[in-house]
Amino acid sequence: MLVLLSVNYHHLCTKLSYYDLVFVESCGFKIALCQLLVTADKERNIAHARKAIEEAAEKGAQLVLLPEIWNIPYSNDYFPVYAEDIDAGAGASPSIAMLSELSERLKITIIGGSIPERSGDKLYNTCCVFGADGKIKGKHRKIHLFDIDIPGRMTFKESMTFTAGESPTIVDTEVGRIGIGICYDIRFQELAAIYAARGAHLLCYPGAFNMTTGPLHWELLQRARAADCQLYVATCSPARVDNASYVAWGHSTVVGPFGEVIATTEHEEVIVIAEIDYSLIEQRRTYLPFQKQRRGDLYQLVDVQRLNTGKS
Ligand SMILES: NC(=O)CCC(=O)C(=O)O
Repeated sequence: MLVLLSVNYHHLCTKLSYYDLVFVESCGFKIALCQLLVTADKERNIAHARKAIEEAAEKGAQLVLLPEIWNIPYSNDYFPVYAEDIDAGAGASPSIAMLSELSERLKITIIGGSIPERSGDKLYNTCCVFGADGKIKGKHRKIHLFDIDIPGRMTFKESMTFTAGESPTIVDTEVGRIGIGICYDIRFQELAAIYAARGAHLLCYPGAFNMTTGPLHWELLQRARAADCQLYVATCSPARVDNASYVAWGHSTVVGPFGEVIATTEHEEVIVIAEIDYSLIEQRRTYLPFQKQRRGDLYQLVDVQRLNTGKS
């Protein structure tokens, strides 16, 4: 598999103080985006993802991100057939068992893309975050389901099959505080803003944009979320399969806290590796302190989950 390496230096930094950022000992690390080719053979896809993650770890990645729906093709016909019961343990969920085993053995953090999850009589599009001890640290069920109908161009209705998740997911990991969204979730800037307000360093979006919206919106949205929130954004798509019923745009990307593309790719299968340096977040916020200039007297962001749990 081809490996791309971006050219940014990482280093240790002291304290991130601004905008409610948590202190992390090491601000610099390598992230790998595994833009996987997905087939109709689930067993093969799991074995294939395993190899890619091992390869990424060999190249020094401490954080590995997988695509949205990487274990089967992205299709309403497949979701119910291959959904896994994540909470029922390793035997019921071979995809989760593999990710847990690898994160523990390789001592890396894995954002496990997403897989169709069965829970009772409901199906969710779900991303699990694994700590370097192999444990699930967070589980994000896609909050905004992708329903699109552009006549003659693009029609897809995730809501035919999936139920929407009910909460934002922000996770403290060995490589910083990470806010999770799945694909279409990236269109909702309020979610990103809430993660930023809760001190996220990085937003990760496993995603599978398509050939209609991808060229116009994929990079634009990533750069917008990064520039709005002055933090890192990473996305990971499946590789493109031209004769699939849903053709993915590809172009997995890492964007820095000034809205700059740090590493990206085209649509083939590849592992993109980039350096992330969290000290740049503070630097960008110092240079351009617009977060301090918000007009709370005119508009405000309400974090409903925090409001309901009584956290400040
Ligand atoms: N899988 C998705 O959520 C796709 C979202 C997408 O393509 C969009 O345009 O939004």
